Amino acid sequence: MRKKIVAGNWKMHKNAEQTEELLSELIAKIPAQTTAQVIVAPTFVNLQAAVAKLKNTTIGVSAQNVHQAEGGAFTGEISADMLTSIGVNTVILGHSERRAIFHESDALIASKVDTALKHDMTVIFCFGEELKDRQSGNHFNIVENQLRDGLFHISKESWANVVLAYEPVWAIGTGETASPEQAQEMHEFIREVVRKAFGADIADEVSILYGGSVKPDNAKEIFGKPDVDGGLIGGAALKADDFLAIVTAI
Ligand SMILES: O=C(CO)COP(=O)(O)O
Repeated sequence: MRKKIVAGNWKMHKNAEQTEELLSELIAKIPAQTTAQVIVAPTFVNLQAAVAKLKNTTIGVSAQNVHQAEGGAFTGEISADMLTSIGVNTVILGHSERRAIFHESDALIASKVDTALKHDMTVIFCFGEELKDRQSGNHFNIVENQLRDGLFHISKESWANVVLAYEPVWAIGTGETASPEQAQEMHEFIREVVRKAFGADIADEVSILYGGSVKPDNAKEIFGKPDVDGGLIGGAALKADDFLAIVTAI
């Protein structure tokens, strides 16, 4: 049975005090049992506090990025060893903001994937087409290429540590979400691409999250689709009530 997952990508939001407040509210209000595995990804400087605060809860912690090198003269960067040494064993890679704003190529993302997996981290691998790709009918090609070029070099065994997150760029932070039918169509396609390359066992087991303007009022419909295994949530993850409404919509 593949896992249901709802992850909150906090991006560059929440200082130390605000992180503490949001985590306290999540801990206080999260149901004792949730169908979904719940993960939050605060910014680097607040990860250690988040790990400490969420110890003995069901909420996991993810980083939003990692550097591909083991260490060295890379001013401003964070290594996989640094993350795992503070108890962070999950990382978001390939996010469209990293691709577009920080010019991360498929090749760079592929090497970050390798480093994270080498350190036994779980990778939440993000990908998705831009509006122009969808308008030109090229969205399936783009998505397949991002998967092949950024991820498909990994071994079969590594898939146990991979979660896919389809995030159409045109739906991120825009308030415009893919329709549940568009999400399902793409998720089904993604699973087929994985099946062709790695076999049915892996394709059936891998969780495929949808991201892009998921809100309390549209989560249930999107999560109701058979190939949508949860969500990667941006803006709505910054308020405990909204995030938990999404968590319980699964
Ligand atoms: O980028 C996202 C999650 O990684 C989605 O962001 P929004 O939910 O704000 O559209």
